[in-house]
Amino acid sequence: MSIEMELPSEYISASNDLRSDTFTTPTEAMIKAALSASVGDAVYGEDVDTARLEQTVAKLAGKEAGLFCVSGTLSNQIALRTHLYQPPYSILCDYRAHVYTHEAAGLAILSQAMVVPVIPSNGNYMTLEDIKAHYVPDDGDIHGAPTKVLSLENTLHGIVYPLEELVRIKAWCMENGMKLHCDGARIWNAVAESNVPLKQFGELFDSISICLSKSMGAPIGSILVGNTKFIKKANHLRKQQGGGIRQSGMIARMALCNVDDDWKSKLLYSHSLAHKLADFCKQHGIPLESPADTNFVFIDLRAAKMNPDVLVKKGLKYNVRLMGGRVSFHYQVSEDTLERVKKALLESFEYAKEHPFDQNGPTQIYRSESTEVDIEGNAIHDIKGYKY
Ligand SMILES: Cc1ncc(COP(=O)(O)O)c(C=O)c1O
Ligand SMILES: C[C@H](O)[C@H](N)C(=O)O
Repeated sequence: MSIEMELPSEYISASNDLRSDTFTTPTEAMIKAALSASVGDAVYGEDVDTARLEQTVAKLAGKEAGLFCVSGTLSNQIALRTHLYQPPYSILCDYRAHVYTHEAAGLAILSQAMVVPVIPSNGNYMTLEDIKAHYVPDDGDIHGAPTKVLSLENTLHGIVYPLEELVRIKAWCMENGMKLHCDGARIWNAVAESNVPLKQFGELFDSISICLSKSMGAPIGSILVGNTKFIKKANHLRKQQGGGIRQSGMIARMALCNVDDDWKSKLLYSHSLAHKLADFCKQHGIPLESPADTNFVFIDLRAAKMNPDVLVKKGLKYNVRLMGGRVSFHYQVSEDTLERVKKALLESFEYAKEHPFDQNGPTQIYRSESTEVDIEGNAIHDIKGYKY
């Protein structure tokens, strides 16, 4: 049975999709590369292209081994579980961390871990002082769940974590028997923007989840990197959680296309678009939640009293797809889309002056564009049905 999908063009190209850098579409080169991929069973370690991808990324990160995971969530969850031994224990992270806010309580359920979410005192990233003020020491106090792993993100909310702060944190972790994991969903963006080699970040972390399916443009996958013993155990937990993949050579080859490509230029192009939008916001007094170091511009909807649903609909008016206050750029976004999202943003900002919106409850930076109600309060179930 063939299903004819009559999708409007905007659903096929990612050139106007600013909801996330996960929306890039595979290129013809990737699809052609998949046609000549190896076809071994990767659960038995018999797929050449999968092994090549794992080793290539591990080497770039200066780590002994890598493990191909179908998602960043799986990669993060098995990494953190692998670092943990005897409960009760806790994991300390930023209050916005994906492992805490967007992995469906995996740490509590899969790792039986308590999470200590920290609001950074500088508003942008945790410093060693923030960590010391919130971690739970393993001092025999039977009331606590000692902190055994710090999970940092780089980039975090689009911010490049300062290397010197990471060095301070790493030294303290080593002195205090703490493991250090990096959610590197956008570590390639951090490398491109800071010119710090991936290997230099890699030296600081016991494990890194390195996504290929975000700004790097692969359709699927992340590589978890660490030492050989760690990856061996992580592989065991990956299988337990249903992450064992059979003939993964095709998707590995698609990912390798991007790792072997001039990815820095692609990422820096997306950062240039974000920087231009951040400058535009500054010119027009539109507040941002955090510095636009890389490919994300986080509009401070609460401060601007902007309704995210109005912003989504104004986006559609200018044929730009948004989810909420985070404007995400990737290498397939056109310069023309940047000009159109500026119009949508400015109109939403002006609209808010006449119709201030008080965001009650948590600010949702990742929102489905087809949820909730439209300006007139009517339920929205079909993005094409938007009235704006
Ligand atoms: C910071 C961060 N970490 C992890 C993930 C999880 O990746 P995935 O969606 O592949 O599970 C995401 C999602 O894009 C993310 O933004
Ligand atoms: C939040 C969502 O899971 C995805 N990580 C994204 O950044 O779009």
